[in-house]
Amino acid sequence: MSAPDTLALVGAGKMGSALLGGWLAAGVEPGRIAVHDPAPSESLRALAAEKGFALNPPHAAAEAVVLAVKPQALDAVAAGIASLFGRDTFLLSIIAGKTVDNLSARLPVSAILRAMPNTPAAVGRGVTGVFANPATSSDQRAKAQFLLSGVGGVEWVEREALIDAVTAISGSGPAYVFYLVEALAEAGRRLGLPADLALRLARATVEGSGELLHRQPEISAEILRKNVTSPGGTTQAALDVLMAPDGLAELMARAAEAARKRAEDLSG
Ligand SMILES: NC(=O)c1ccc[n+]([C@@H]2O[C@H](COP(=O)([O-])OP(=O)(O)OC[C@H]3O[C@@H](n4cnc5c(N)ncnc54)[C@H](O)[C@@H]3O)[C@@H](O)[C@H]2O)c1
Ligand code: PRO
Repeated sequence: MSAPDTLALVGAGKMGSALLGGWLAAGVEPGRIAVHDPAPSESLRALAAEKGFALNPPHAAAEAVVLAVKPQALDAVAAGIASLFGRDTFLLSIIAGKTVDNLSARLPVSAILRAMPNTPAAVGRGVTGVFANPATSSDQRAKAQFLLSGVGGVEWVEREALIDAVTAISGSGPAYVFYLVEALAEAGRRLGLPADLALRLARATVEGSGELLHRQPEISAEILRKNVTSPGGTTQAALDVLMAPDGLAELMARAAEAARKRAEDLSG
């Protein structure tokens, strides 16, 4: 697996910067990378000075263009980046909702991959779902795999519509987990714990539980749950509430469907 010869990143905010960090960590030569962002952060400027990648150079056609701007910015951005595309360029878009048809209607490119990473990418522990349209070559798919694996695991999907489902589960998923920390802390506060202690307990519980999952990939979440749950004990009492027919599984399914639907709505 190898990096594209030349690489243009359009949009270096939270997710674009995380990808860029992954490429640099994976040993991509900074001289091959051009980053385009009209509002670069201080840390991005400092990184460009330290590593030597080009920040907002004149446009030149690249082998790969990675698009990491907000969906609402796509029309304005697309109007200004046509010159990044040459005959053999492929596009890797991480924009939520925007379909291959949306992208090919706005940009002079036919080989298009849609990827959906998540914010743990910033520490190399993300997971990305990716779809490649039929116009991509196996070499381009391998190069996309290389670019995405710099920030964590990569999972391919065969149908484009499944990218919206990936968005609803792992793309948005970190927010659900962080909200779980907030909700658990709030429950602790209601039980009489000082707010700061409740937050420390909730946060450490999610961190530690995530670490157990990470370090013991052969043990299922179900078994890890059962290991906490003494018959007739405290955990079972709580799970009876969470696992009721109108409990967390139902609520999570409704939340994920709302996210999937929103991704569909953003496609226009
Ligand atoms: N944040 C997430 O959890 C996440 C996860 C997966 C995918 N995404 C997708 O990634 C994309 C970026 O999200 P983000 O959270 O990094 O947003 P962000 O706001 O942090 O970054 C967007 C960047 O685009 C830049 N930008 C605006 N106009 C531009 C232009 N004309 N040319 C180049 N750059 C321009 C902005 O200056 C900013 O740095 C979105 O489409 C989102 O759907 C985000
Ligand atoms: N963040 C983006 C959003 O909220 C896409 C997945 C995570 O739209």
